[in-house]
Amino acid sequence: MLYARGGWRALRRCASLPRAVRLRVREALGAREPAEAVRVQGWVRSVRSQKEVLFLHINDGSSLESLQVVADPSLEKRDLTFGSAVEVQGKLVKSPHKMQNMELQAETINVVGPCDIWSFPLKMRERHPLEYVRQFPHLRCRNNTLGALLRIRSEATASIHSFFQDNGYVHIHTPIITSNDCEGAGELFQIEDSVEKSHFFNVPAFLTVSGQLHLEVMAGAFTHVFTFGPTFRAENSQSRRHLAEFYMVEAELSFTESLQDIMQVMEDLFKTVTSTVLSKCPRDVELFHKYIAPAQKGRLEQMLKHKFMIISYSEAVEILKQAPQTFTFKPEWGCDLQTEHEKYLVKHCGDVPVFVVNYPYDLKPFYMRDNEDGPQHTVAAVDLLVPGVGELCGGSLREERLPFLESRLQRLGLTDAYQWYLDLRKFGSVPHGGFGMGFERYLQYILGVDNIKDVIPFPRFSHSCLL
Ligand SMILES: NC(=O)C[C@H](N)C(=O)O
Repeated sequence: MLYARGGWRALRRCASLPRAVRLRVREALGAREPAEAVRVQGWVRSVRSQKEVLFLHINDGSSLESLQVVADPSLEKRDLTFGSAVEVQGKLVKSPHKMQNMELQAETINVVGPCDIWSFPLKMRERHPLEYVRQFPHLRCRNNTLGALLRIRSEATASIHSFFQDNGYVHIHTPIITSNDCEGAGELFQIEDSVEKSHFFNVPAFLTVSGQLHLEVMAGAFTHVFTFGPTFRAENSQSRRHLAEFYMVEAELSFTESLQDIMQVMEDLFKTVTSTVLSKCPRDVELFHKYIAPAQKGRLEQMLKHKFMIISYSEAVEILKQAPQTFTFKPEWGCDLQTEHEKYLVKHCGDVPVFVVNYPYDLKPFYMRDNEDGPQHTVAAVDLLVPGVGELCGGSLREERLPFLESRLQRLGLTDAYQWYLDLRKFGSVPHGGFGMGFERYLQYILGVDNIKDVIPFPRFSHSCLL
């Protein structure tokens, strides 16, 4: 028997076979010319057996489209089913079908790993709802929608890194384990070690809520820095916008005196990454805009052409007060904007991204720069609100003036904990600022995905840590 047990490794070692060129599905589909002796590996997305011909579609994650394989029915075998892993060798030829360029005429089909279709939770040619596949975090990546999402996520990640590197930023690996609560909101996961059964070997340590303070350290040497990694918030929320572990893109810029500069970087980052995703993953994005969020179709392209709007927090409160609808939380100057408020503001502004600037001093964390205005005392903070999601980015100018920072920390009883942070203001302090963008919320917005749990490979949220 030509294809012995042992799968494709054994197959490779078999000297009697002609050397076939291994192609990814994406390469095979995009090939310009027919080719003899081609080898493609992947998972079967569909099998259809006719009297004269056997049709397979195989997918290896390299593209949304699967490669059509045509074979003689004699090549059919019992374990060649939907979901099985296969290696097909044969000729790559022009396809007679309009829908695809190339197809593979199989000479041999080897089932590398069979799949028990009766217990396999995914079914052939079914468009499973996102809520259904969420139950199977170990298998849902084999589903078209999650496959498309994860390719988009990968492109967006690469594009974020390129954006910053191309603009002269230094990438910093900020720590996951930290002793600070940057946001001061107390939403921390405390670390315990299993050796001393104490906190982190008897010192307080937490999972990071933000890399900002570490980036500020680095901005004091490298001028422009960024980080992009996991952050953690112990929010006991099951909402469609919150995760206990999420990825955040953060940047910090030294020698920056205006919030406008920070907003410009946020907007440039957003637009650059979005146009890259649209041009590099058109079919994957189309899937979302066709089946998941039809209203989103064409909207992103429109949004990319226009400058984001800017309103102040005080204007926002006035808009809310004059709204014809009633809110569960009555809008008042000095109160945080609630999700319902953010939604209304975005709608009011024409369903486009909106920057809200200059928030009340008492609402915001210690590090934000005092605007020294009055009587409504504000800080130089900005949030970017987007349709369907609400707050996507948050940023601010940081308080670089030692006396201001000292008195604020003192009032909050944080002087001892932040001696090192005060040092940064003593040794070559410069005006600076930065921002953070929630990566999952970004994906939710551009793809129109309702639930944040469907835009991350392995969601962690309150009372759930599958796998
Ligand atoms: N780097 C940032 O400005 C993000 C901010 N610290 C936040 O967590 O929202």
